[in-house]
Amino acid sequence: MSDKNTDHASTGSATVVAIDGPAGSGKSSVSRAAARSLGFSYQDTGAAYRALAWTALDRGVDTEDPAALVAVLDDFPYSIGIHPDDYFVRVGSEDVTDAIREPRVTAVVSAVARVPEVRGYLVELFRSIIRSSTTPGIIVEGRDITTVVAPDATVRILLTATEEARMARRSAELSTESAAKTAQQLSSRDAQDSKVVDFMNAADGVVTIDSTELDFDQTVHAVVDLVRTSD
Ligand SMILES: Nc1ncnc2c1ncn2[C@@H]1O[C@H](COP(=O)(O)OP(=O)(O)OP(=O)(O)O)[C@@H](O)[C@H]1O
Ligand SMILES: Nc1ccn([C@@H]2O[C@H](COP(=O)(O)O)[C@@H](O)[C@H]2O)c(=O)n1
Repeated sequence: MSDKNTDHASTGSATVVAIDGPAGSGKSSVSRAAARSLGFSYQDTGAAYRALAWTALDRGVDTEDPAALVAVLDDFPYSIGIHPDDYFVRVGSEDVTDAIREPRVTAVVSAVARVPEVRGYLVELFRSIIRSSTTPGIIVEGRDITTVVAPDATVRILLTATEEARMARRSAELSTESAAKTAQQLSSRDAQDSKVVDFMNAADGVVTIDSTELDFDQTVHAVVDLVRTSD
């Protein structure tokens, strides 16, 4: 039998909690709160795809041109805060924490994320960030964490909720866009992303947490309990 805490060839020896799920399922907010509660670090991997999309737009690069996107990686000084109380995203000295959430970035991020060379580069970057963590554990969330980035993670979770619940939560937090437009964007991003990675179905050994009928705190507790019982 493999030792859960030593069998992590690609990601080091800390406890790794891998969380995947569709847009608006609560991956980042739930992961951050659970990390805080556990004394763990937290890595938002979608931020890197967004930061690369932001960089491409900033440099006038055509986000539909895979070769041009790959060339952006030659000068992509990305950094992210992995402490749950000190979250930031930077490209060089520029703080892009808020800018990467702008609709113009969200609109093109799936095109950036479907380029295989981009994915390969970022997967290695995510693993090196996991290895750099100095806390007893790290929660890593995204779309392919349970299957590609950290398939040997200590705990692997598919965090999901019905599309209706996810749309309602997303609409509630945005005042500048109509609920209908928000819903349409969420659904079309999931459709594009799921052509590249399957984050709608749990892979073998992955535990599904469906938060449709749970409130935020209950969802965080479900994650924390799962991690504590895996010890
Ligand atoms: N169980 C829950 N009950 C109610 N609201 C929730 C729950 N889980 C998350 N939320 C809320 O849903 C919204 C979307 O969550 P969050 O941004 O964490 O999702 P995400 O999966 O990271 O989305 P994306 O992939 O689009 O970045 C947030 O406002 C969050 O507070
Ligand atoms: N592991 C991941 C994480 C994200 N993506 C792509 O990035 C986009 C933004 O992610 P958010 O979690 O910030 O919404 C997402 O739509 C995917 O295109 C990915 O491919 N793999």
